[in-house]
Amino acid sequence: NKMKPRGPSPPVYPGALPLIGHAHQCYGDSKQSNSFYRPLYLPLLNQNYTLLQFLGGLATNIRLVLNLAKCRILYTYKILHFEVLQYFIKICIISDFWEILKNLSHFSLENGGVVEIWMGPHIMYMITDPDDSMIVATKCMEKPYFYEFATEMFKNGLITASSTTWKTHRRLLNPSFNQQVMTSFLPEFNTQARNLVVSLQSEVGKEPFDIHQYLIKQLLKTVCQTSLGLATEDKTIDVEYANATEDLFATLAERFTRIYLHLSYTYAWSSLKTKQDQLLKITREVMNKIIYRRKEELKTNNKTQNGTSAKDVKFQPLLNQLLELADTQDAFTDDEIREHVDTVVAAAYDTTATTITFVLIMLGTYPEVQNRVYKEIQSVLGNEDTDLTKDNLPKLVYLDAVLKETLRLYPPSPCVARRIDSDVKLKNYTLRTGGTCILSIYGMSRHAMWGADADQFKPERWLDPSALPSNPNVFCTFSLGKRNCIGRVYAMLAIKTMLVHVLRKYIVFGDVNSVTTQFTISFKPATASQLRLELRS
Ligand code: HEM
Repeated sequence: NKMKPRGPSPPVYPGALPLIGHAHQCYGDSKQSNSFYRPLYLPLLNQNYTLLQFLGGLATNIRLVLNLAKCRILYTYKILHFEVLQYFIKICIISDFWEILKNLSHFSLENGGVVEIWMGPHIMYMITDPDDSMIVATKCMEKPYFYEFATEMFKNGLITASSTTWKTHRRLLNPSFNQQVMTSFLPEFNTQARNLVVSLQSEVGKEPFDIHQYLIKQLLKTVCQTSLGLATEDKTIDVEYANATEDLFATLAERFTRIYLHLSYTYAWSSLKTKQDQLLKITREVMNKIIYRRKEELKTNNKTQNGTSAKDVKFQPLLNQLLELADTQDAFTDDEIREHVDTVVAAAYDTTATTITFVLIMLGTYPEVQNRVYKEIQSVLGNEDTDLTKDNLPKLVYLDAVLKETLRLYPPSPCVARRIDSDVKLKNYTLRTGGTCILSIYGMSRHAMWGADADQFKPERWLDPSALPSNPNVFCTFSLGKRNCIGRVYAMLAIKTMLVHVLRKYIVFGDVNSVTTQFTISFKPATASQLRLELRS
């Protein structure tokens, strides 16, 4: 009876092999749990596992392997469909994670919006139904084990914090990201956008080049500036910090794709961990220095009216706001302040840089859309090289539509995940405790609710609200529920400001069909030369 499959024979999805043992539809609201599939592999991934438990886990795993072997003989039951050895060898390196993720998202879309994936004995759910996604995003506040790879970097930062810490800290941080604070960043966004225009000058009239690298550098500077509020001449955040931050992202991505490094034991002995420690030392030293100096400045009241040491800064940087909260409400320790700033910097610069890259690629591909955006900018801001202000922002309606359409088709975080700590009842299924749930933002962006042209780039769809899907959860680029993106307003303002300045000065040429994409820990273009630039006459 133990070998009895749940529901009718599940259709095997070949695209998911060999990483995924088996992906199939969820059948009905069955809570029946098959003891044969207890998640034996999962405890091994738990970072808090002791050596004894690890050995115990190994023993159980051996039992599992034997069971799997038995299972192959009983193939007619169609319980499991992968070669045991192949599984253990091939999953060690995920070669094309993005392809797997896309395939599974489409599989989910075609099969009712909720599918089960058995990674060995561990159950993962891929959800593309917007209502079910919202239920999970609201009920499950804990992140699954792979977020812990970033814990060393961000600890109590919002992305990796446990739900208890997250609740308190998010409440304290929310006001620092409100519309008023964000619009006070606009002059800084304009300054940084002008710097970007100048740095791009050297590419004008040349062969296609890697604009994404320019944007990464510029957005990192912008985010550091608004988070830390350094004076223009201050060089504390320099190339070394920027490179170390980028390299830290790369180490995260590498660990993610090498499954044998998911185990804290193997990772602790790896050269990747040594590299990560060295990089963390660099970024921590830089950040600690800034925090210490700012604390001293605030203490001795050696500050300007706006509370920063930088004479030319007209906004209240995040760091000052956090120090104030620590001072007045005893809200954070120094380490927590650094973890929040590090998290915000990391969450902000890569996502915004990638979005601008894709908007420019789309505009390069569709010259008529680019012309329309340019005309709108001219009509709103005039021919002068003026700053973008909070008053003319709402008038850039078409630019807003282009941006949203790009975010829909190229979401910088194509999926988010949650740990299922207790059974979750969805519209038609129940997700079982112990599993991991992946909410596919990529999948929901291509849901049938968007219409038959869901795959196409059509900014116009955003101009007619009645033509948009009636379910607002289906546009979830910034995630869903309470643990959604805190920097949404920041992102929209920064991106629009950069685009306005770049498009006023340059015409971009590109072809989205020649650009491939990749996703490890972040989503980005895989093609190195994405665009060509010409000066606007
Ligand atoms: C186009 C740009 C952006 C996109 C698409 C985006 C998307 C997302 C998504 C999908 C999440 C949920 C992550 C998860 O649950 O694993 C998230 C969280 C977060 N984002 Fe963004 N983001 C963007 C820009 C920004 C910016 C500019 C900032 C900061 C200024 C920021 C700060 C954060 C933070 C701190 C979190 C964690 C929130 C929490 O758990 O309470 N993001 N973002």
